[in-house]
Amino acid sequence: MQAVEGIHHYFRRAARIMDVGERIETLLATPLREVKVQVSIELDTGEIRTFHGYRIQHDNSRGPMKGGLRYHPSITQEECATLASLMTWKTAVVNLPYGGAKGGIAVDTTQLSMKEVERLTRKYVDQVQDIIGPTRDIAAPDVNTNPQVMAWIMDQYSRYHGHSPAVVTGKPPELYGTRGRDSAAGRGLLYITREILRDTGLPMKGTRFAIQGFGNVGSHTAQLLWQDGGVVVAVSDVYGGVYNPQGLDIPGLFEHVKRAGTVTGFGGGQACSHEEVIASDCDVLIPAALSQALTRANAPHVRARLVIEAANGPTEPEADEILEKRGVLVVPDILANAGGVTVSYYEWVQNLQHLSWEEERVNAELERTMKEAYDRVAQLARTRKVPLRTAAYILAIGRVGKATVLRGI
Ligand SMILES: NC(=O)c1ccc[n+]([C@@H]2O[C@H](COP(=O)([O-])OP(=O)(O)OC[C@H]3O[C@@H](n4cnc5c(N)ncnc54)[C@H](O)[C@@H]3O)[C@@H](O)[C@H]2O)c1
Repeated sequence: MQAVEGIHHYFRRAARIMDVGERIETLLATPLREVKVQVSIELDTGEIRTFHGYRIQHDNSRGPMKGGLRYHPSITQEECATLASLMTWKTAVVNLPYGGAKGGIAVDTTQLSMKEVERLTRKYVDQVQDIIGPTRDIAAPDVNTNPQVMAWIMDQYSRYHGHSPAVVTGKPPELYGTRGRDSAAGRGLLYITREILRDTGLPMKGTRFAIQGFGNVGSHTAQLLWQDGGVVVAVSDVYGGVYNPQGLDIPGLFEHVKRAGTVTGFGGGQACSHEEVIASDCDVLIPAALSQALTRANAPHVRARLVIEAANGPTEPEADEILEKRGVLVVPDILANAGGVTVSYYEWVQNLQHLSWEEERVNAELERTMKEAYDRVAQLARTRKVPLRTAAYILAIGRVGKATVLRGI
């Protein structure tokens, strides 16, 4: 099953437990607006190339829509639509006054110069500027887009609508970006991890973590857990993994990655494969790389008691079922990695108020938001006797459904 089908599956399962009825289920599953645009640019060679761009706005009942913009050759309208719905549920779980959106351009940016990526971005904004905006739809970095791309979006949008930093988040710190954005997803995950460990009776000190992926989310997560007393026994990136049952020296690993560009070859542990990281002897497994990392084939080999989903859609529904039957607790992506969008929201709030918060304030607000969301989800899981994932979807669907009905259909 594709990751995008997984999201629909989890949504439908929760909607049916809630008994929302077929009509409301269809209403909530259907995007509000799907826009496909042609983005034509002149390459540095003078040749004209045309790319397809998308912006899918899923739901705005709770506020302006929020979601990433990704540049990837295999992106499709359907994939954007499903990921837009994931943003609706995620922002609702952490109770942000947002709906969900997602967009992208089908392009291989490794084949373009920086100037060409800039032209592409500006042209895309020309095509969607009338449907996005600080009170409509706010984009953010995603796969292969970054703070520089966000700066171009802000600049191009502002040419039409006047100075508008709040039209995108994830901007460079020098241009209305917020403090604390880089580590936000990892830090949010840390706060959730503290809560779930407390509920399962595991102390942070000495708990063994295995982390798949050592990019933005994986590396910050490793560092923060290690600083909190956790023992990181295994990590991996696209090139392979490294394992040390006594715990990896995380500052040493960071030094190594800075030099070598990968976790592989690190002297403080033994080399291991991707699958060995998934099946490693640990208490908590954190998939922080790709969707569909946990499949029906490898789920039976997971030895962790807890899986905390840092990546979006890392667990196939079949794997989810296997883990549940085996008593492995899964903390779902829409709760566990919501720290990223939460701090994006703080950036938007600061932009609208022309303020700049200190990092301590960002982190304190994030901790409060993540804890509150965890408490609500855990409480629902207990009272409804459902897994945390279903509870998170029930919470989100309830909030979105209520807002939809109150506003009037
Ligand atoms: N960055 C955020 O704020 C944020 C927020 C919420 C969710 N997420 C999700 O978290 C995941 C990771 O995002 P990121 O920003 O850290 O991306 P990234 O590109 O910075 O890092 C991805 C990491 O995964 C590794 N990787 C790729 N293929 C792998 C494989 N087969 N096995 C092991 N490792 C592999 C890469 O080497 C890299 O270390 C994505 O699913 C993303 O959607 C990110």
